[in-house]
Amino acid sequence: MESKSENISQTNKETVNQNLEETVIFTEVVKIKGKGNILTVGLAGLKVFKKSKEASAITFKWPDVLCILPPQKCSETVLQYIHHEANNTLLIKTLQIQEISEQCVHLINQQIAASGRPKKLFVVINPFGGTGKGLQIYHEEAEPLFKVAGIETTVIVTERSKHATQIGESTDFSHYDGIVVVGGDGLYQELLQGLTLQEQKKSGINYDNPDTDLVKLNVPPIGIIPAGTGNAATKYYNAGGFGAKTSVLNIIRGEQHRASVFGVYCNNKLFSISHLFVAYGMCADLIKWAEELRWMKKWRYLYVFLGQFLSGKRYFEAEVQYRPFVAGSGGGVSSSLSDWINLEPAVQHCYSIYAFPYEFVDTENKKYVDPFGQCCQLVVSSGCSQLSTIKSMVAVSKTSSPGNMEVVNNVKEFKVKLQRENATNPREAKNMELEKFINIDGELLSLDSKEFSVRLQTSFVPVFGKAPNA
Ligand SMILES: Nc1ncnc2c1ncn2[C@@H]1O[C@H](COP(=O)(O)OP(=O)(O)OP(=O)(O)O)[C@@H](O)[C@H]1O
Repeated sequence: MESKSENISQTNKETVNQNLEETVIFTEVVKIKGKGNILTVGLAGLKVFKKSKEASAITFKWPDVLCILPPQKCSETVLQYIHHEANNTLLIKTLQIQEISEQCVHLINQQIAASGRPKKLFVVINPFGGTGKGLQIYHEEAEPLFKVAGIETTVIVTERSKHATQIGESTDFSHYDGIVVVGGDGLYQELLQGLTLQEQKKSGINYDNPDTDLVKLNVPPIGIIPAGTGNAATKYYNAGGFGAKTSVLNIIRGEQHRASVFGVYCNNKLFSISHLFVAYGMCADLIKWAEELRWMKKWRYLYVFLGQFLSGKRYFEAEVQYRPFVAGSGGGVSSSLSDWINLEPAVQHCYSIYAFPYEFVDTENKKYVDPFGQCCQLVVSSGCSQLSTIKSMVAVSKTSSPGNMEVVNNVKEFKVKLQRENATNPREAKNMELEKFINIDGELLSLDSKEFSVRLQTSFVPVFGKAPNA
């Protein structure tokens, strides 16, 4: 396992020197680089400092202490800890300690075990996601760290498309402390779909009713180890920190949050769950076209992007309505239909509609995307360029504000009602055919009605990760 050795005097104090308001349960003098240091074991973490220099102590909160390894070749005990980079990428670093007592090591191990890290994980691997390296990524990046952290695993490798949905719907996860997905956004979506169905069926509610909230998932937290093509969710859940190691370390740290998702409804049925985005119009056309050109492999995306600009916009007419999030309502909305607000003009002549199930926080001091928020943003493009729409979607993680397009903030729910009934010429007939398709988390699905609604389900699914504003 790769880790970086650290001299205590060189340790980046900004990241490890955290204020530990704590009760000390054990203190002893140890040696670091041959020099005497005081080591204290507390309820909140571990602290090391030179005598009479406690103010400049370095501290490690228990979730960030990976393990303490007994002396091997060089009579030094090795403390492995998780280092947080400024961009929330996580790394492993080590501190070598001499003359530490067995009692102290035992206490450290006890505190690590009680730190809230998962003990048993259920792992689902897609061997064909992205460049087909799911198994390799798991065996090289995750398995050794889970072992060192004392975590047991049950591993399932998917055998076919939608296998993850079946696993999510039929597995009893109550004996696990976490579910790990090794794949991309598609695999995570499939698992989520299955888990949602299992929980709603158990609860007995009419989960097809678009006017009620779904029952929030009472399942162990989910961690995503990126092994797909897009891997966007893992970046949002880990506060921008990216890479397999960061995901694995966030799973081991055990910090949990509840993420929002969309319930997408069509024809009075729960049509799909979406954890990343719902896009209608141009972004569905792009995916449809790319699917037809699979033989071009990755070049199809470049071809489709360029082709889209050259062929111009495909407009559609739709009535768009939304209900705003009302603070203090527990994240819900009134069941009365009177509070739907029409987006003006009443019939939109537009070419793209999209929304992410995330809150866009934009205050004087901070600007970030929060997947654990209470509302979302709805974007409708009509007068602006296609490039502006694509740029605004791609730049979501950078929280750039979409330029010259209709943006509605603070949205809890929206619905789109297509207006065109008949085609008057072959071009319109072709366009009407395309009006069936919707892009949900990068997958193209076919709607079976001219109307669909999208409801934000807040605090819906527990996930391992980090708060974006921490
Ligand atoms: N064993 C399998 N054989 C064939 N297809 C599979 C198998 N396991 C999963 N799949 C399919 O692979 C698809 C893509 O999975 P995944 O999301 O992991 O990777 P990706 O599409 O490359 O990444 P992203 O979704 O982030 O762009 C899913 O839709 C899933 O149905």
